[in-house]
Amino acid sequence: MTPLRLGTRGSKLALAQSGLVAAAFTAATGRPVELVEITTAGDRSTAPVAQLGVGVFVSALRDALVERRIDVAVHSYKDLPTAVPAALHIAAIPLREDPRDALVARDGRTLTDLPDGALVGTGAVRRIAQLNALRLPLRVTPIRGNVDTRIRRVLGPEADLDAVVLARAGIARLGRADEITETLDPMLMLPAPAQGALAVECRHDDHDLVEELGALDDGPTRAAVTAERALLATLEAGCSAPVAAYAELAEGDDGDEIYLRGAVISPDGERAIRLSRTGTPAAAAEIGKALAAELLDRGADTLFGSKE
Ligand SMILES: NCc1[nH]cc(CCC(=O)O)c1CC(=O)O
Repeated sequence: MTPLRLGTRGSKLALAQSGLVAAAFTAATGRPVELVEITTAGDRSTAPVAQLGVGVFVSALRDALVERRIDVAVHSYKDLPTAVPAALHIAAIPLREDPRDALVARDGRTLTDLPDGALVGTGAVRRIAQLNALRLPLRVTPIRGNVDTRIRRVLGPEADLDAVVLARAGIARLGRADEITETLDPMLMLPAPAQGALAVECRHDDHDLVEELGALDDGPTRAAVTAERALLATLEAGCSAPVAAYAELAEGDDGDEIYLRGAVISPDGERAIRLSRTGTPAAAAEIGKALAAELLDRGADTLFGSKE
């Protein structure tokens, strides 16, 4: 059987994620998978991600798909721009990891027992804004780099930070979950839309593959991600805006129910709009759109700052 060519970024996290998808695909179909490493503009640059713009980690993989150098690409879903190119299709959204953010702090500390003036590093405006909104006596500083680099700044021999905040999923996929000192409650730190989820993408007209990849799809994850991403798309906020969204599925009296929370926070943490909405998984996209419309009604667009 000809192996499936699976395109991946070369970072440790991307390789871990692609390896998971490759193993699941071979288990489901019996077909072998060949990993094809693709270098993206985002990997080559050291500029802050917010300056690089939308989808910088994604476009090289998508080009490779369209040019048929690979058959399938695995992305961190939260890094995808909200528009999917017409030629491509997200054929599977596998069961997601814990979507919450996590703290890695020295001396096993949690957010509330860090000392006054502690220096906390994090990369995303969404996290900076929510940390500032907590009104803790912390100094929040922007950082970048891969997961290992960020953790080294707290636990390494030349540590210069007291703590970092990262996606729990990324730390867990690198096998370092035991270094997390606090998994942050979404009441304190609402995750990014689709955090912890993977997008498995192929060409739209590759009908047999679309069908095969369907075996990797997880229905509840797809419903949650659909609601969160519909919220983001409706806000048209750009990938570096301080927008958070988290959908949880629970069993209600009349079947499953989605509970979607959304928040938009000014980067200084001074102003925040937080709202929630419930509905059925079948209406996931409508729930996201409706919650975004409510956020906009309350002035969410005045908190974004400049659009990307
Ligand atoms: N923006 C970078 C990025 N993209 C996906 C993850 C982690 C895994 C995930 O959220 O699925 C990370 C690192 C982080 O935010 O800490």
